[in-house]
Amino acid sequence: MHQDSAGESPAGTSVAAAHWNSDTAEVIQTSHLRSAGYGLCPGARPDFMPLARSDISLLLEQNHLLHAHAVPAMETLYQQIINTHNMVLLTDAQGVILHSLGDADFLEKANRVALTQGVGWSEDRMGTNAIGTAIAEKAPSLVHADQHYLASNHFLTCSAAPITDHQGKVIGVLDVSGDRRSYHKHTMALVRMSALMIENQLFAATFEHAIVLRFHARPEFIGTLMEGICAFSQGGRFLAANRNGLFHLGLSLPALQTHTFSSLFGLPVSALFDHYRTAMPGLLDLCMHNGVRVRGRAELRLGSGAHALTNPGEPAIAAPPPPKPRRLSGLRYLNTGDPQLEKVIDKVNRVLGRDIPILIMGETGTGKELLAQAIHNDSPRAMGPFVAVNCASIPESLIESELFGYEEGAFTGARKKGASGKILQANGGTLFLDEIGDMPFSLQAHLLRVLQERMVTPLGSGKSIPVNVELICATNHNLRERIAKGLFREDLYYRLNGLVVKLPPLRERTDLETVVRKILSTESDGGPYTMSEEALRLFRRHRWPGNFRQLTNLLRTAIIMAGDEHEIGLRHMPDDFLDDIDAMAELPTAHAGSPAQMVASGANLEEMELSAIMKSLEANGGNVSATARALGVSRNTIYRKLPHLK
Ligand SMILES: Nc1ncnc2c1ncn2[C@@H]1O[C@H](COP(=O)(O)OP(=O)(O)OP(=O)(O)O)[C@@H](O)[C@H]1O
Repeated sequence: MHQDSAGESPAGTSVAAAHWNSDTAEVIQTSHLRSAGYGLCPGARPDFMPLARSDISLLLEQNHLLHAHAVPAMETLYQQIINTHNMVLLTDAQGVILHSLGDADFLEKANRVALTQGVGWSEDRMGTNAIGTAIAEKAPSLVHADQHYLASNHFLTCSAAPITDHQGKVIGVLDVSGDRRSYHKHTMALVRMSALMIENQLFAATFEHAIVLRFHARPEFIGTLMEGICAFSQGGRFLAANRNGLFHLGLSLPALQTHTFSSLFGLPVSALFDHYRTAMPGLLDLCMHNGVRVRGRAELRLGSGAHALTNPGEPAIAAPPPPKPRRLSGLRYLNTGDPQLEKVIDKVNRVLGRDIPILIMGETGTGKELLAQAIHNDSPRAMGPFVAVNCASIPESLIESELFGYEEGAFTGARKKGASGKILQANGGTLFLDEIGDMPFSLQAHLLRVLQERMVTPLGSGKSIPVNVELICATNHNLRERIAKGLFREDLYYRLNGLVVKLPPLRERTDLETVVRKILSTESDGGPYTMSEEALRLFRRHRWPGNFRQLTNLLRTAIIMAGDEHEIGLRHMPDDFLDDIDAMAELPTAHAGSPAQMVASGANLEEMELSAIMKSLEANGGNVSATARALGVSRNTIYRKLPHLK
């Protein structure tokens, strides 16, 4: 066993050693033998040379799925260990770092480069270390201080867990590495759970044309990390199971390949279709091949998303097009530390799965659809479809058929076999009605009836079909004002606003820096980009009229402009954005009152003119072009006046 010197801090080796057993010692010893076998010398300077930028891009492309599914879990993991002098790392199957999160402040400059993108941590390069050893052992690995083979890594404590695909092949490693004095006994468990989370996400993404069954002996564990997941072909043949699925089924993967849904769960596949044809399907009651009873939930995946299970043999009306691909986010991934948003997430969490309609208010681009998707992903209906309809973007004449569907020949131009309509497509899942304030008045009564009766009657059909959807609506209108103007039905309003939450605009958020870091990372596939202090300062002052949509587009462009430079500064920003920033920088925080008040207070014409420009600039988020348009003057006029705005 490798012990550090006496006098180590309480969080150091002596405490860490208490959590190791003889198995761990044996693993470390075997790994040291392997390291020696690679011809490595404990005193040697390791090779920190990262791959060339083009090779890193290639690697990211090859590991695109792993990277995309791992980043949200890494963000969450990082939130748990923030300020502990640790970093979260993702590597490929060979131990090359694909993505890192966290500040490397704890590292000496020379060592800092070791934990960056493109550096390889396989055992044959770095000797015994958590990443390399996890790959070699195909098992979680904790390597602390002088358990590292190379003396130059003794300052580290590292906990790593392999990430495997549905065939049990290691495809990457998740690791937390930090100063050895920062060792914490729970880190390994957190890393293992996060790796499991990534594996489950990957599993769901892999089987897009399959019946996916989630099961557990205790119903409350379905939808959690503990659930078993199995995939079957539409004919019922076993395809794959996740780690917990294999454990619950108690059979090896090759043995399972000979099984079917019915031989494993004692029920013909057709019974699944029957079960899910009911309007309010509960959990399945299943008896496994070994006599153990479990509860389960199944979904039929027809392409890039999940569908409530319906019998593909007998569609009541035309099969729905596959809904938008499921995004990789739940509520916790949206929570980046802003207190207003935290309150929203807390409220939403309390009503998840309670059949309470949620109304999301917020300016354009504040992430209303993203929140709706996250609510769905975290709800008990996560396995069902998420169907989004933007009521403002569909022509009024088409909304009715889009929403409620139609039967063959219902109207001129109707598709041959009819269409199921968005409400029915959302059956068993969530219907998101964006811009609900723009729903034509004449259709509001129809929608209300569907919501109250939980039945849909497609246009031209005499048959009502039971439907079971969770409803989330969003609007950036003030619905009460629209009611007062006779544009929105009051009864529908009361049916929709079970829980009303308001998403804060970007300018009010306190987590701008975290948000920028997150978007930079996502938009550059985990690239090395950071923001200059100067740019961040201006970002904090900007009003962001387009909110996240504007920020995301801006950063996307800036990354391209920055190319090989890793720090993004103002020189990488588009000119029109800089114009807006200039205008905002000139804006005083408070300004004079109404023209009448100004006249009363003796203001002259020029002061009133400047006041009008200031107000218009504020209203247009500092956008000079929009202000010029609004006031009917040229951009130059506004520029000329800017220096006088005090
Ligand atoms: N928290 C976030 N982090 C990163 N990107 C975000 C976040 N919230 C929203 N975005 C991005 O901003 C864009 C707009 O988001 P979304 O469509 O959810 O906003 P919205 O409020 O529904 O907009 P609108 O009212 O115009 O329909 C999307 O590209 C989305 O991915």
